Amino acid sequence: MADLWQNAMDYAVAIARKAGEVVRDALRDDMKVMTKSSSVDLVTQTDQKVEQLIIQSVKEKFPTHRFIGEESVAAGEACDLTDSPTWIIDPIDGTTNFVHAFPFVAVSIGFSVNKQSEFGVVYSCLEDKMFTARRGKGAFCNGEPLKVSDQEDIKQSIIATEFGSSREPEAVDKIFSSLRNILCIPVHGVRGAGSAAINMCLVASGCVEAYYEIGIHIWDVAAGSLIVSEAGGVLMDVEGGVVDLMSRRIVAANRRAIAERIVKEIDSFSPPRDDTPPSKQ
Ligand SMILES: O=P([O-])([O-])O[C@@H]1[C@@H](O)[C@H](O)[C@@H](O)[C@H](O)[C@@H]1O
Ligand SMILES: [Mg+2]
Ligand SMILES: [Mg+2]
Repeated sequence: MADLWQNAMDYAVAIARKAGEVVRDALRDDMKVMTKSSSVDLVTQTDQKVEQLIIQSVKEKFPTHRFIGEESVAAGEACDLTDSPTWIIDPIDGTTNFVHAFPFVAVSIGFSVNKQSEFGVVYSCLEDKMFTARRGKGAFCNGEPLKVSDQEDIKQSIIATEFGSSREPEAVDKIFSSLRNILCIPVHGVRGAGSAAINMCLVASGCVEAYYEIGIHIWDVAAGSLIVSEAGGVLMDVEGGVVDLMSRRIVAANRRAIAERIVKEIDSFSPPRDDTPPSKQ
């Protein structure tokens, strides 16, 4: 039987690759850097241009589909995930890296139907690595199958995380408290690519055993979550329950036991959910 969503996934891959070309070209131009939720939460005209490129292209082919885009939400659109076919877009994941030409910048496109992820595409466009996953059909990087690390001992693991873009002292204290707890398990090391989507692809690739972060958004992790799951990994909330992609909290790991061990060390907090109306945030 024909796969209803395979043609949409193929289109997403083509659009992500085209968007990656725009990102690479923009690196050579002078950038107009703006800020959003804090002085270090950066956005550029390229973020906005790439998101519009993706949305307009998809609308031509799938006019009834809906969208959750990072920069559309920043401009005031609601962040509502319904049962409708929905494209969940981070046009540039790693904008701070992009501004500094630090080589981990991704175009991330998730796709959900009936609130279930059907495919995920993360294009690490400076590395030219196309990460893909179709629900039930595995995860791949440039066509090669992905599998999470088989390391069972957290004391022989590398854990990825990010400091995020909040500079609120209370949040920063908890971020550092969690980092200290995890470092002193001890683990072999802590790393951060500067992109949630690429960190999740590093879990799926077996390069790190786990990634956790509080402060991310659904567009950062929608695609990467399916890529991790299809590579044999697990997803969890930072307090150990079922992950909620609107909660702005995530643990992605190669094994449940590793995820549960990390959860024990996280000094958790709850940022305003992505689906909280702007008036109530
Ligand atoms: O803003 P952006 O570059 O698309 O996404 C980034 C995430 O990938 C990262 O994990 C987080 O720590 C940053 O604060 C920022 O949210
Ligand atoms: Mg992002
Ligand atoms: Mg972004």
